[in-house]
Amino acid sequence: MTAPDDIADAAPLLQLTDLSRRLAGREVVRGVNLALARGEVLGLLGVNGAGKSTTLRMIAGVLAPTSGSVRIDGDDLYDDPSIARRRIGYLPERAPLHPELTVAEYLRFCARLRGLANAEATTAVAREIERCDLGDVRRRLIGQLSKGYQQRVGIAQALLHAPPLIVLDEPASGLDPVQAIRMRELVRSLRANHAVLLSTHLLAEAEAGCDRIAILHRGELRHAMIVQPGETARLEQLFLRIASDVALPAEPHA
Ligand SMILES: Nc1ncnc2c1ncn2[C@@H]1O[C@H](COP(=O)(O)OP(=O)(O)OP(=O)(O)O)[C@@H](O)[C@H]1O
Repeated sequence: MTAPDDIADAAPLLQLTDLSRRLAGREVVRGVNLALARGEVLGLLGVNGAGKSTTLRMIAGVLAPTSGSVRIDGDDLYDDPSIARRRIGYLPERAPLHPELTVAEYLRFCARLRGLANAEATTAVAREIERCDLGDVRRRLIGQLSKGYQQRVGIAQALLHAPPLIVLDEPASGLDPVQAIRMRELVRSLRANHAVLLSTHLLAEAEAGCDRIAILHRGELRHAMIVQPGETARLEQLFLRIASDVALPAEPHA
């Protein structure tokens, strides 16, 4: 079953309609409908292989859907792929970092690649170093940084061109608990100026850091809900039932 989405406001920033993708002869994402509003952090939750990365890659414009559409501010991404570059900041599952560059060199390189002129690039790099708390490591080689700092560099590169939509594939993956908490704070701080869509297979991470959770299983969106404090136990039961393919009771989708 695919969950219709009726929470986002009348003009969502991101609108997925019947989004599907076949890979190696198998439909790994099927008929996903989802909307995301400005100022919202939505967590796409699912077990390994559920289709999270494939969905995010389609939203980021690096993988074309087999059918369905991705609309950003009403414009179809695949009618005009340059929309993706301008309006989306994307942290892939494996961030394309250059270990031999310093943090500042790498961010400047990314800013120039996005088409920012010299002075704009300088301003954007300084802004994101500050926002992502990278000041202490700006002259360090990326290859020598901890995983937590490397993920922050990955987020900083996604923000350089000030896109309205930020797409983060497993931003907390491999982080220790302190780094994970700092990452959550950083993601939540992005809500002031961006909509954020992130994937995770960690339920606690999704619950603590997101306004809304959508559960993906076997390529289908099974449930979307607003996160309420103190609902961990209910959420765990729901997730377990979905992961074991047990039929769900009727419940309004959030
Ligand atoms: N290039 C590909 N060719 C064939 N099958 C693929 C390809 N990429 C992904 N798949 C398959 O598609 C399904 C969904 O993969 P995807 O990476 O989107 O899942 P995921 O939810 O992100 O998983 P994980 O949490 O492990 O990253 C999996 O069964 C995967 O094996």
